[in-house]
This record gives sequence, C-alpha cells and structure tokens, in this order.
Amino acid sequence: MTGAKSAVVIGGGISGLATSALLARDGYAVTLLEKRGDVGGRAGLQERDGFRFDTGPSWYLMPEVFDHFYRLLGTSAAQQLDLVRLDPGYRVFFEGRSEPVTVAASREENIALFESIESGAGAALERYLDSAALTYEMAKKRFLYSTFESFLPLFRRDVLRRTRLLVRLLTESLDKFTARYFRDDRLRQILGYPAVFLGSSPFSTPSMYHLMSHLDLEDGVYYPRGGFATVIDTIAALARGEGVDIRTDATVTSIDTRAAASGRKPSVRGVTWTDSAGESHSLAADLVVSTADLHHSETRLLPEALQTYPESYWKKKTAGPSAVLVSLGVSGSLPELDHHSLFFTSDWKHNFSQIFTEPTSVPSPASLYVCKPSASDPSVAPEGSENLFILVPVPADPTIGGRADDAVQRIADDAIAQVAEWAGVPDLADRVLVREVTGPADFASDLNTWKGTALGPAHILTQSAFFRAGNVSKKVDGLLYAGGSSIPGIGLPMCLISAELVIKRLRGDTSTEAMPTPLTRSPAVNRARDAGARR
Ligand SMILES: Cc1cc2nc3c(=O)[nH]c(=O)nc-3n(C[C@H](O)[C@H](O)[C@H](O)COP(=O)(O)OP(=O)(O)OC[C@H]3O[C@@H](n4cnc5c(N)ncnc54)[C@H](O)[C@@H]3O)c2cc1C
Repeated sequence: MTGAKSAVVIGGGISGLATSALLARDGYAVTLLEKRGDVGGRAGLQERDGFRFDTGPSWYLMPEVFDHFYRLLGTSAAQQLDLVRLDPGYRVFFEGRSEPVTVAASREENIALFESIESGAGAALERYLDSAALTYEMAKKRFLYSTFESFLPLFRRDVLRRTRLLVRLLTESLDKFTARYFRDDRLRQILGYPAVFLGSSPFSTPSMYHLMSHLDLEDGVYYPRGGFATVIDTIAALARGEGVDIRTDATVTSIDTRAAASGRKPSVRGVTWTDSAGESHSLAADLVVSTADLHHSETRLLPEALQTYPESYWKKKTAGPSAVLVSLGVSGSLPELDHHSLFFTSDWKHNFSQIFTEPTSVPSPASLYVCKPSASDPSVAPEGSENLFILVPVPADPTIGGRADDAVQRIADDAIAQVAEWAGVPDLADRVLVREVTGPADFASDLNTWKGTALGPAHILTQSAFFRAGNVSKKVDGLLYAGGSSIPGIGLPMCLISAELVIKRLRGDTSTEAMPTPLTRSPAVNRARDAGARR
C-alpha cells in the first residue's frame, strides 16, 4: 500500500493473527512471521488417522469477547463459527467417591445442584454468582480493555465506590474466599479450579477471579464445531483478507533497532529472520509487535541494554504450570466421560504446591482434565471412535522432558490408568488407536515458552492487571507486545483483547472500555499514509 506504515508481527498464535488483522485494518502493511510450519501456536491442530486433535484450548469462555473481536473486523462470531452451548457443562470425578458431579448449563440448575450437595449451598451460590457477575462486568468495563498507560480513567465513581471490596478481592485468595461460602470440599474444588485456566492455583490467585465462575456456571460453556482450529482458521482468513502477508517457517532471530537521536530512545528498524533452509533475511518495519512469549522476545531477541524485562525480572516471577498433554484416538464409545471431565484428587492443596512451590515435583495421582470433543462433534474422530485429550498440569520445568522421554510417556501412561480407574473404563489403554504426547520440553522448544510453561506467567496478584508486564517496550520506540504473557493475560479471549490493546496503545487511547465496532482507520494512520503518498 503506497505510503502505508509497515509492521512486522512476530508469532502466528491467536494473538499474532488477531494483532496483524487489526493493524492491517488500521492501515499498516503487515507481515506476520511464524517459526513453525503452521499458524495457531498453543491453539494448534494435529491430524492423524482421521482424528483431529486440538493441541491446546478446549473451553470457549467469554463468548461476547470473541464476538466483539470479530465485530472489530466487520463480521461476527455467529457468521464465523458454529457454536454449540454444552449441556451439561461438565462432569467432575472426585478421588475416592464413586459418584461424579455433573455441572449443568444454567444458573438455576447449578443452584439446585449445589443445594443437593450441601444444605444452604444453593442460596450461597446465588450470592456467589451475583458477586461473580458484578466483578466480571467491572473487570470488563474498567480493567481488561485498559492499556494502563494512564491510571486516571480508572478513577471512576463505580470503581471508587467499590474500593474496599476491590482491595479485599485482590488480597484474599480464591480458596479462602470460597471457604467463606461453602463447607463441602467438592463445591470448593469446583469453584477453585478456574484458577488453573489462569495458570495459577486457588491458594495464590486473588479472589477477584471468582468472576470465572460466572463464566462456567452461569454464562455457559461453548464449543466451536470443527474444533478450536476453526477459530484460528477464521482469524487467519480475516487477517489475509485485510492484506496481511502470513509467512510460516520464518523464525525471528533478532529485533533490530536504530541508534537514538540525542535525547531519544532507539527505535525499531525491523527484524532479522531465518527461513526453513537456514538462510537469514532482514525485514524493515516502522513497527514491530512481538506475540511470542515475552521472556523469549525480550531476553532472546534484544540486546541486554534494550531489555525492559531482563532475566533479573523473570527470576522474581512465577510461571504458570506446564502440562503433559495426551491426545488419544480411542475405539468404541466412552459414555462414562462428558465433553469436559475434571478429575480432582483429595490432597488437592498438596497437588498445587507440588506444581508451584520449590522443590517442585510431578503430582501422582494428578488433578487432571479430559476433553472428549467427539461428544459434540463427529468431525473430530472417525465413526465408531472417540477423540480424547488429557491435560496433566505439571511444574514449568523443561527438565521433566518432552515427547521423546520415557519419564513423560510414563506420566501419560499413569494419566490414562487414572482416567480408566476413576471413570470406570478398565480397558481404556487397550482401546487406544492413536497416541500423541507433549511435555514441558516440547513447549519450550516448539513454541519458545518461558520455562516450558503451557500458559504464561501465573495470574497471581503481582502478575495481574497493571502489575502484569505491559504491552510496550520502555527502551525501544515502535516495539510493542501482545499475547498471553502480556496484558490482560492468559486464554484466547484475553489474547484477542491484547491485540486490541496494541491498537489502543498506538492511538494513545487510554479508555478502559472495548473500542467501538467495526474498527475504523485512525486519523493518524490516514495522515501518515497521505504524507507518504505525496512524497
Ligand atoms: C494445553 C492448553 C490448554 C489451554 N486451554 C485453554 C482453554 O480451554 N481456553 C482458553 O481460552 N485458553 C486456553 N489455553 C490458553 C490459550 O491457548 C493461550 O493463552 C493462547 O493460545 C496463547 O496465544 P498466543 O498467541 O499469545 O501465544 P502462542 O499461541 O504461544 O503463539 C506464539 C507464537 O509465536 C511463535 N514464535 C515463538 N518464537 C518465535 C520466533 N522467534 N519467531 C517467530 N515465531 C515465534 C510460536 O511458534 C507461536 O506460534 C490453553 C493453553 C494450553 C497450552
């Protein structure tokens, strides 16, 4: 585009694809460079023998955030995806108890469910969910869509009025918070588990995040038919439609800068990248947005003097868990499992401390998660078989190993045995037709994640909201960040918001709300383009 400013986006996960689409719509000439052979990053796809395995996300929460993102691009979630609301929401197996608990799709049914487990818990859940809904709405309106470039817009009457409540929600742990409402361990586990979505533990994540229960117990759990890869496909197609040049097998090896004019910071001049044949290339750009993990972007792609977040910063930070992922094609049907099934151990607190507290170790038995997308989607498994995805949270430590290591394969064997025993499918291991395993070392080498974390920096208080790493380099002009390790944080909806925060930061938009839809080109970009065209 004549006169258009150029941008390079590093990384082709959901954040990179979303950021590149918005930048292109805003008038930038965008090139996206992804090191792997396919886009998707953590939200990848593995196809084998007729099975389609999503390699990462499986919970589609905060549907309005997805829809808002699509609307920025002039379309909608309904136009792009075939979403089904899961009913029931999910099933939970508890160690030592023969009867699982089935969490329903609606608030009313869940209130009745809680009451059936603990007398008085129905009314307590009503209060809990009211508080969760209010906190979620406030987070969406005041925190999630803020770049925190300025704190002034946060000082609104609705926030100030709730200062005391906010302080309590930030300083009390989620576990303590739920204990004030419920006595039954099972209910407290159901309400504490969402901390794992945030790469954290209910014992260290702030109770602010009880807002997550609004999402799974009231708002509903959705699934995009075709799998999460279809979400990636649609965003990649929209990015291409906006003119983004997406290049795979393109590993960025440095973010390049030009020396500062006196009194100013150095500024980006582009990136150096290597193709699959190992040949090095330079690509000039006015703007670079890295959506690779922030630890990698900062400590591997920039010289030390230009790092806003050097190794000394990361030494004091807490990584979210890594995971051993087991994708299985299984012959026959598995009615014992729901679309989503959770398996909680009774020494749950010890389980979390094994993952997060030094010296760490791999929990066994583990509190783990199983997805069976074939429950809702025949396209992900050949007829007469099931698609299973087991996620075993483990410490963020690449020395645990990867798919080639016996230790990781043993963790996978143990997880299959645990699911078989707890869910009552004794022949599960014998029915496995296809098996793919991923471990912490694979996250580190395949995706350049910090310490092999599956998710990113944990959402503990000191790594949430304005305490989380910001989306702009303090040392290099024209260098911005998006993705799970930056603001607002972990999860697909957060990553879509992080893309929008790049546009807000470039425009100096310090508002706390989502931008109006559809995204229209900023006057500043139009002026720059016109000036370039006149030259
Ligand atoms: C097992 C698992 C389960 C999850 N479950 C859920 C869920 O149910 N719901 C939900 O909402 N979220 C879930 N998440 C979180 C969600 O998947 C992530 O937050 C999100 O996908 C992160 O996207 P991203 O684009 O920020 O990072 P990534 O997906 O990691 O993308 C970064 C990209 O950068 C590339 N890259 C790295 N270095 C370079 C380089 N030097 N040059 C070029 N490219 C580079 C990587 O290859 C990668 O493709 C889950 C994640 C995992 C791993």
